[in-house]
Parts: sequence; structure tokens; C-alpha cells
Amino acid sequence: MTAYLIKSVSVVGAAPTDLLIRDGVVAEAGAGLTAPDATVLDGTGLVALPGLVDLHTHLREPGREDAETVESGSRAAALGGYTAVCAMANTSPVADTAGVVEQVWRLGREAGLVDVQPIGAVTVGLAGGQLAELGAMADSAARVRIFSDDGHCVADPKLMRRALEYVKAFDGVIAQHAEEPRLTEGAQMHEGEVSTRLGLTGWPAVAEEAIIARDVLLAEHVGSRLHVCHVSTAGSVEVLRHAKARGVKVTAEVTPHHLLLTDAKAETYDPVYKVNPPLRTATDVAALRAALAEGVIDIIATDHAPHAVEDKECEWAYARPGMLGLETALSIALDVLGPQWDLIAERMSRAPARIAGLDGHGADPAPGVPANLTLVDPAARRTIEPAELASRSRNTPYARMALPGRIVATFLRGEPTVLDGKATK
Ligand SMILES: NC(=O)N[C@@H](CC(=O)O)C(=O)O
Ligand SMILES: [Zn+2]
Ligand SMILES: [Zn+2]
Repeated sequence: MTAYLIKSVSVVGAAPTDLLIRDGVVAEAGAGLTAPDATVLDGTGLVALPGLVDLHTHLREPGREDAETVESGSRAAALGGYTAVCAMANTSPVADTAGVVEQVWRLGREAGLVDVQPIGAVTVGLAGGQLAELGAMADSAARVRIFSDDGHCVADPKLMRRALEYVKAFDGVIAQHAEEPRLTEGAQMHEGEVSTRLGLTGWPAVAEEAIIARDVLLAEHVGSRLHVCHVSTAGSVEVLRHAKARGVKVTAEVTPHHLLLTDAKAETYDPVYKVNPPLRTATDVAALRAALAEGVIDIIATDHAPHAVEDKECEWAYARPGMLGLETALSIALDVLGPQWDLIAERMSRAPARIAGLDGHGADPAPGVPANLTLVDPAARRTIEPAELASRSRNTPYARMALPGRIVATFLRGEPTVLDGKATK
């Protein structure tokens, strides 16, 4: 195993120091380190962050390997500065058995680019009818702790209650896609001024807020952990603020796109902007940014949702919802938050690692800590070219935009997965 000596790097924004990476851990930190056997990397101007952790990634394998595979999504993740991703269960077959989650986990190990932690489905086939084998998935080699029907809402309150009760035994968490299905029938975009003008059926904010309100009350009632996926409205923030003040064990995520883009993008009729929950208003964006700074929203999660060309380059109404996120998330975070490195490390690495219970991730680079880290060049700007992305899909909403920041290197347990901005395998 090669050792790496990173010279003059700022660890999470602190004054420059040297980091020696050896045998999978950060062996030493301090000024003026030497190590004759180590490969030296110049860290001048770079910031070292704990490897990013994505709590919400769609890898599409098994079933839609034309859109993404565990390997291609892992490569996209490493290039985005991630060392761990949680893979959503809406694959085909659905990840609702020990067999499927173990398969995804094994494919992640084989690719060896990030730790792939499978998420298990809450209900059989994501159909919302009966609980999946949560215990068997928790006991499997994949050690599943997060369960989600993402793509669908666990709409039945009794099933949601049972799921919350069930996962308590092993400190699991239910990650809810908060969407009251009766309020979003036929929905194409955010319900508001723009949808009225375009004549498209709207997805009202209350469809999200009503489910979050119900679920925080259920979580409080049973004393279980709830995680809310892709929070998108100002009203949801208020419900979460209230629940947290009451001591409910609820955590929440926001996506990069909901922090940056608004429903005005629908005026282009370009389905690259079609996503669930939909892009909202500038008022919502401002509330989400404030909630993220304050901690009412705990983390940034990408909801990386690759889709094949035929599912995106068609009429708006027929296009699948979702957009790419892994390779651009840190740049959007930098754009939105500025160089607040401690906040970025907290929202994109430490907190998601805690919520997911991922040992060895989410710890700042320091002696003895597993060497899961990423090096960022904050001064660099890059123009996003969809054809150059490592994802198998091309549905980025940031095409040809110039974004701040570039991932220079990523290490997974001391092995570089990215060097000089390129994947090592
Ligand atoms: N976000 C999306 O618009 N789509 C996701 C599902 C989901 O996250 O709800 C997908 O799997 O494509
Ligand atoms: Zn969802
Ligand atoms: Zn999703």
C-alpha cells in the first residue's frame, strides 16, 4: 500500500499543515512532515474535507444499468468528493429482500470506489401494502439501517407507524419521501403562479407538509427516528422547526437543486428541470438556505437520479422526474454557502455519516482516523459538460454553467480513488 504525504493543506479551513496517509489511516498531521517512501502531493491552496457522505443516491442497478450502474455511480461519487453513498431501494427488482441489498453491497465492494450502503424498501415492491423483511435486511451482510420507499410515499399511516416501531430495535431510521399521493395526482410541477400560467397540473406545497406533519407526530408517538428526504418548501421548514423544538428525533435533507433552482425553470419546458419534489419558488429557496445554515435542515443529500436519454429527452409530461447530483453537489454547496468549510463538512459528511451510522466516515482528517477524505480546490472554476460526466446519464441541470470548486483527490481508506481530478479506476 502506497503512503501519501499531502503538503500544506488546509484541514477544514484551518491553517495549512501536512498530512501523512499510511496503511489506510491518517498516520500523522503537523507542519514539516517527511516520509521518504511516500508519494508527495502539493496541497497548497487546497482544503481537505472528511470524505463526503450522500444519504440519498439512485444507482439504478439492478434493472436500469443503461442509466447507471453501481460502478458508474460510484465513480461519479468519488469524482464528486464522496467516500460513501446510500443507495436507494427503487431498483428493479426492488431492494426489499436480504438478497437484493446484499447484491448491491457486494457490487459496491467490487467497484471499490466508495462505500455503497444499501437502503432497504419499507414495503414489498414499494407498493405500500405490506412491510418488507426489514429484520432480514438489517441482519444481512449489508447491515441495512435506513429504510425508504423513495420515489413513493409510505402513505398509509398504520404501515408508517409499524415501520417506525420495527426499526427501533436496531436503531434504524425511516427515510420518508413526503408526498400525499391524493394531492399530487397528475402533478407536473410546483403548484403556483408559473404552473397556472403554463397550464400544468400543480404539486402543492401542502402535499409535502401534510405528510411531514403527520410523520413527526408518529415518530414522537413511538419514539423512533424519522428522516425526511428532499425537503422543498418553507412550510416544511416550519413543521420541522416545531418538531425539533419538541425533541422529536427527526432529521432532514435538502438537495443542491432545491437550494439553487426555482420553478421558473419550467418555463423552458426542458424536462431536465422536472424532478420530485418539484423546484419551488424563490421564497422556498431562501427558507431552505436559512434552515440549512441554522440546522433545522441537517444535511445536503444529492438525490442523484440518473435517467436514460429516452426518459428525459421527450415531452415534459412523459419525462421521468429526477436529475444528476453527485458530480456537482460540492460546487453548488460552495456557491450557496461560500467557503464555510466547517458547515460544509458538517452538512455533507459528519451529519449524514451519523444519521446513516456509517463508522469510519464523517470524521475530520486527524491522526488515527480512517483516511476517508477529499481535497478541494476552492479557487478553481469549471464549466459543466454533460458528456464529460462519469455518470452513464446526462440529465444535469447545470450543463454549461461555470461552477466554483474542483475535487482534486479523494481517498477511500488511504487508497486514492481520484487523483489530479481523475478517477484512478
Ligand atoms: N427525485 C426524483 O425526481 N426521482 C427519483 C425518485 C425520488 O427521489 O423520489 C428517481 O428515482 O428518479
Ligand atoms: Zn423521493
Ligand atoms: Zn430519490
